[in-house]
Amino acid sequence: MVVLSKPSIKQMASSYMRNSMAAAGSSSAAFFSGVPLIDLSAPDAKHLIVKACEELGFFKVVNHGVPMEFISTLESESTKFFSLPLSEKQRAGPPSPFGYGNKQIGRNGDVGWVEYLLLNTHLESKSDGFLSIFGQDPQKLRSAVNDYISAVRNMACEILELMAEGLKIQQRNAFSKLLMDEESDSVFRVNHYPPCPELHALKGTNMIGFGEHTDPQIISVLRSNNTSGLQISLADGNWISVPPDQSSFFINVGDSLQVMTNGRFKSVKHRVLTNRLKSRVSMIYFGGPPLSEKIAPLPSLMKGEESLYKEFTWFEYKRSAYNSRLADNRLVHFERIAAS
Ligand SMILES: C=C1C[C@]23C[C@@]1(O)CC[C@H]2[C@@]12CC[C@H](O)[C@@](C)(C(=O)O1)[C@H]2[C@@H]3C(=O)O
Ligand SMILES: O=C(O)CCC(=O)C(=O)O
Ligand SMILES: [Fe+2]
Repeated sequence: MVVLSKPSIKQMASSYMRNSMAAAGSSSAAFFSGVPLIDLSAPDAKHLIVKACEELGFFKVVNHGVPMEFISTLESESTKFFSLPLSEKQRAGPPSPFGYGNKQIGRNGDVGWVEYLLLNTHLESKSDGFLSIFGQDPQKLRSAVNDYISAVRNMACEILELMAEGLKIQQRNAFSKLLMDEESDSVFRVNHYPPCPELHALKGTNMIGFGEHTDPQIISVLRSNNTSGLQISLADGNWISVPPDQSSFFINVGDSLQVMTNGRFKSVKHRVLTNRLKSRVSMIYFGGPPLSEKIAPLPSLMKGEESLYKEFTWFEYKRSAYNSRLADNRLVHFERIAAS
């Protein structure tokens, strides 16, 4: 078992309380059987995707075409990395913005029972620091990440194109072209949540692995091992537990897609609770636009309505997002006040 060093369990528990990060006694949330299931090869996939994005902002995908071999190689290479002594992992950190992080999430005081790798998706570029992050022998992890990201990006683009079709947008690649752009500001993250029986015993409840938030980008593609922990928030504010499924992917609508659809699609609030006994490993591709891209509702989706949002670029949104706390509503600063 990988033991996360310092601070101690007790310090963590009180830090969680200070940061209001204890899981509000919701460890009993039952598994939700209502996660929309999309078979990407089915003829009605586009309509089901649109429905899921409108109702929940979240769905599960099967028949996704990502080779299982890419998934398992990346999982085992990541597990190897997280099994290294902390001092070695820390040579790849802190994430500024890319690299290894431990418990601290972002720069604004959020903590979770998690260690992670945050990576640039442009692995070919010299500036991503991959070599400096991983020292002398980054090759296997690097090529596992490369293979995985390109397959997952293709799947994300297929989903975005089905979405565009389902929304009857003329330009089928209206969303996907942003992820395919050479300048696309996409991010990749591998999270490792060690089991923590002591914390559970101490607090009598699940603790927060990754606090509640929405993802700022367009679309997030999440895959985890078979350990539970992911929860999503329903429109009524209730948290529901998503049954893990290691051979499928889970898709989140991000804030930018909510804006591009003028609020028709919902950016889903989610979080991860710790598991008492098992490690959770998740890999998430966050598909984002180029920094200079204007994020605004697509004209064909407006049908005479006003935009709910002020104009902004992804650079402006990202700068504001990275100055916020995890649980903040980041879009609120960009909402247009309706004229009365
Ligand atoms: C607290 C933070 C971590 C985060 C940047 C932020 O200031 C607010 C958004 C967070 C988030 C959530 C989704 C992704 O995991 C992430 C990489 C992102 O783009 O926005 C994280 C950021 C992070 O961990 O740096
Ligand atoms: O680890 C997970 O399952 C989800 C993590 C997450 O939401 C994130 O990294 O943004
Ligand atoms: Fe997230």
